[in-house]
Amino acid sequence: MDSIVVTGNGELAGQIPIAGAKNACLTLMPATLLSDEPLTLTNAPRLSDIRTMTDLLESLGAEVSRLQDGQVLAMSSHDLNNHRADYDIVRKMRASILVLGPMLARDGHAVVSLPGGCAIGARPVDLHLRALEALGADLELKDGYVHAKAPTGGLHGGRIDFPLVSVGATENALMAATLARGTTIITNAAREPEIVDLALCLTKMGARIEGAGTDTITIEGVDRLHGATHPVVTDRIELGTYMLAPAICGGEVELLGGRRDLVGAFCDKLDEAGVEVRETDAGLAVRRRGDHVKAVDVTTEPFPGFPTDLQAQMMALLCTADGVSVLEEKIFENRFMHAPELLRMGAKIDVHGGTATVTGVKQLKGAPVMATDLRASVSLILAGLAADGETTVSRVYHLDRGYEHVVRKLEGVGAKIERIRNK
Ligand SMILES: CC(=O)N[C@H]1[C@@H](OP(=O)(O)OP(=O)(O)OC[C@H]2O[C@@H](n3ccc(=O)[nH]c3=O)[C@H](O)[C@@H]2O)O[C@H](CO)[C@@H](O)[C@@H]1O
Ligand SMILES: C=C(OP(=O)(O)O)C(=O)O
Repeated sequence: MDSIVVTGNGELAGQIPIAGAKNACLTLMPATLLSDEPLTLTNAPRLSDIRTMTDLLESLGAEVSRLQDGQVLAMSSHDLNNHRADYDIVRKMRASILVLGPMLARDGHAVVSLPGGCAIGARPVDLHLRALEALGADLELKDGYVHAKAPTGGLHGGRIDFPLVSVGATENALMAATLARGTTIITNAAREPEIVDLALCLTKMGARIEGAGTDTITIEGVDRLHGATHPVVTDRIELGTYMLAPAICGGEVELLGGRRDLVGAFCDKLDEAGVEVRETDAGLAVRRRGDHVKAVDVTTEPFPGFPTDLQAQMMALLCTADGVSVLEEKIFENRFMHAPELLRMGAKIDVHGGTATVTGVKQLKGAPVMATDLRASVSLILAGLAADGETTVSRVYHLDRGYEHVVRKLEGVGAKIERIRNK
């Protein structure tokens, strides 16, 4: 298994280009299943999760080609010859459940493996299933699979009142409702930029959607959707991650393609901690105001709140802040696995349930550490950039799910970082 070696190398300077969003691309790709005409996505990130979604779509009979060095995905679901998403692929990535709504809406039947739990929490899919039931789907759980059928004549519009905000369930419901007969109203919908991006793409395909980006989305079902070309929105989590690099090391880095509206709550916390974020013609420029950041308290929330997907990286920053910070993780029940690894680097962190108390130290020290999930991995790289000596992060396959060219991007701003390829 490959590892990444990072050596603290002082201040950073330069530019980092930000890719298209993994989490938007993972919901835009299944949208191809809603139409028998081609869907083309530009600005697609080159990540192992996108490969997994490609494998899944191809296993269903869709054609997926990568053009222009993988940045363009041309997809066609003209001949879907299989409506069964197998455990072997679904278990690799939870977003696989997003093929359920589209297949069911278009062809009236689908069998999709349940994804199971993962390192950051149990992550059930009950809300996805309840939403599809509200549109008339008949669902049966058998042998670890969801067996779904639409009534004769297809899904019908309905009212979906989510008891808690779920990004994935909102996406599945939104896609399914585009082809349901009549009106669907989704309340307590997720408001993430990835939902807005999905709605934009579906609208280009002929869907009738109002309210995406607010907590109430209304969809008028149409008979069919057609092809479209759509650019994937900027990855706000990759953006936030690299914004933390100059915050933790000093110097100034410009994030090309960065948009403040994608990371508003995160920018507010950086400002409170003493990190300046400036809008430029090409994106966002970030620099730390003093030699150290100040401690701040952070609570993760659905958008527009502070994202859970930036909590681990923010913790890495706060490990060297002046004072005591309290981080509350409100989205996932087990998302502090980076804390014991940061302790190995000399950090002071106490975790009690969903709360981590971080007492800043003057200097982190390099150490061998292990990545346990995607965002935990990158938090260890950030900590390594600021540490004294060498940090070796093992199990970096987690990182490949969500960060393209991480070594090249960080080297480009002066970091000392190397990938060791183990056979
Ligand atoms: C591919 C993708 O886009 N992943 C993102 C998506 O995950 P994902 O869509 O899986 O996350 P959700 O928003 O659904 O999860 C939010 C909370 O709801 C719970 N829940 C969810 C569905 C359900 O049926 N029942 C239920 O109880 C989850 O366990 C979690 O505690 O949003 C998360 C929250 O911003 C991000 O961390 C992930 O990076
Ligand atoms: C948790 C994440 O992804 P997923 O939902 O695909 O596990 C993430 O992107 O941080």
